[in-house]
Parts: sequence; structure tokens; C-alpha cells
Amino acid sequence: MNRNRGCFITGTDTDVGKTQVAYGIAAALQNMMGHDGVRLWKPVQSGVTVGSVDADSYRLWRGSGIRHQSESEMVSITLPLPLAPWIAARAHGCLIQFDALVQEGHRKLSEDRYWIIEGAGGLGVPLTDQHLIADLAQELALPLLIIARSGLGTVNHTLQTIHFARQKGLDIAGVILNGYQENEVAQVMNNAMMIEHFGGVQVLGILPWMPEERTDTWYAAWAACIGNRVNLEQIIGLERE
Ligand SMILES: Nc1ncnc2c1ncn2[C@@H]1O[C@H](COP(=O)(O)OP(=O)(O)OP(=O)(O)O)[C@@H](O)[C@H]1O
Ligand SMILES: C[C@H](N)[C@@H](CCCCCC(=O)O)NC(=O)O
Ligand SMILES: [Mg+2]
Repeated sequence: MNRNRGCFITGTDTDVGKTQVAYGIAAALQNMMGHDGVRLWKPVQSGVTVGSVDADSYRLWRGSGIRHQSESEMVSITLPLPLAPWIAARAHGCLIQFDALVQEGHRKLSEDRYWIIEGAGGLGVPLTDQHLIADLAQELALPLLIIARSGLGTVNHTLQTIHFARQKGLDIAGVILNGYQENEVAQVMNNAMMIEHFGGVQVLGILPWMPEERTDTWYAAWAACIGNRVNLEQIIGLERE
């Protein structure tokens, strides 16, 4: 049995649904495993403050249902301006210490847990004057889960992300197409087919448009939706029988 230690969730862009999908996968995996084995980490978030309901750290905590970590344990660096982390840090009068972030990641990954790590924006987003999100993913050496929009334009964005990931030597676990509307099903299936054909990757799930509601009922429904529609076994490194 060759289980992965976690996955690194990136996107074809900011705002594609990485956080919503990340907490849904965490909750669905907890349901599937039947025990508390999942942990979440957002190394750097920008444009928010810890404790605000819009912060990724809060949404990851609330949506995953994971209570063995506090919200503040799910994030390392929080920067108030909604900018690429390098510039958000500079505007805040600080620098992101890339090596410290990598060491913290390695420490976390040495624990016997499954870690879901969410980047900021896409792979080409600067963390420092010398490092991109892709460099952090490379140092952490986790398979990449690419979250992409489902509709028109996503094939181009996803193939470019795949190409860049390969250039950086990253392993790709697969792609999730997120947020399709009912009248788009045929188009989304074609998008998945084109991404698999030209990208040489698997589309591991196609998720519907389901606007976030902060109720227990909604979070349970989202986790169930992900449990039914995403190939979780492939993500954690256990092939489906
Ligand atoms: N399947 C979906 N259905 C409806 N709304 C969605 C869906 N996925 C994401 N959203 C909404 O789209 C917005 C952006 O999603 P999210 O914050 O998860 O993106 P992100 O990729 O994590 O962005 P960032 O780069 O800031 O981390 C949020 O308001 C979220 O609730
Ligand atoms: C402000 C955004 N929400 C996001 C940072 C996105 C940077 C995008 C930069 C770019 O691609 O031009 N921050 C975050 O994920 O915490
Ligand atoms: Mg996010």
C-alpha cells in the first residue's frame, strides 16, 4: 500500500474554488477513512485577516469539520492586502522566509497524517523575489491537484498549468473541474476529454455550481457531493479496485 503523505492543491488562477474544493475533499476523506487522519495547511494567505469569515483559514477550518487543528494552526502567514504574497508582504513591511516555510512543511509532512496544502492563486504566483508557488510545491514534493474552472477558457488555462508544472518537475495527481451549471454538462465533458487527451492527466472529478452556505447541512451536502463525484482513492494514492 503506497499512500501519499498529502496533496498540493493549486489552481489555474485565483478564485477558481481551491478552498471550497480543499475543505470538501478533507471532509469527504475523513468520512471515507472513518478516523481523524486529515490535516490542512494554507502556507500563505493574502487579502484577509485571521478570524474573518472570508479568510481561507477560517473556511478550511469551518468547512472541513476538522477540529484537531485550530484555524490559526491551518495557516502560517496572513497578509492583509489582496495581492500576490511577495508584494503583499513587501507592502506590509516584511519578507516571506521561503526556507522557513519549506522547513515547516517538511515538519508537518513527517507527521503520520494526510496533508491537504492549498497554494495561493496559481503555480506562477510569486512568494518572494526568487520563488513562486511552484517552487514551494516542488520542495514539498507532493502530487499536485489542479483545480480549474469548468467552462469556456478552461482547456487553455489547464493545459498551460500542466505544462508549467511539468517544466518544474512536479507530479500531477489530476485535475478537478469546478462549478459547472446544469446547461453546461455536454461542454464540460468535452473540456474534460480535451484536457485528458492533450494534457496526459486524469480528470478526477467534475463538480457542480453549489454556492457556499455556512450551515452544517450545506457543508455535509458539499462533502457528500465530493465523496460521490471525486476519485478520492486516486488522490490519496490508493487505486480504486
Ligand atoms: N462549486 C462552486 N459553486 C459555487 N461557488 C463556488 C464553487 N467553488 C467555489 N465557489 C465560490 O467561488 C469563490 C472563489 O472560491 P475559492 O475562494 O474557493 O477560490 P480559491 O481558488 O481558493 O481562491 P484563492 O486563490 O483566493 O485561494 C468563493 O466565493 C467560493 O465560495
Ligand atoms: C488575493 C488572492 N485571494 C490570493 C492571491 C492571488 C495572487 C494572484 C496573483 C496573480 O496571479 O496575478 N490570496 C490567497 O490565496 O490567499
Ligand atoms: Mg483559497
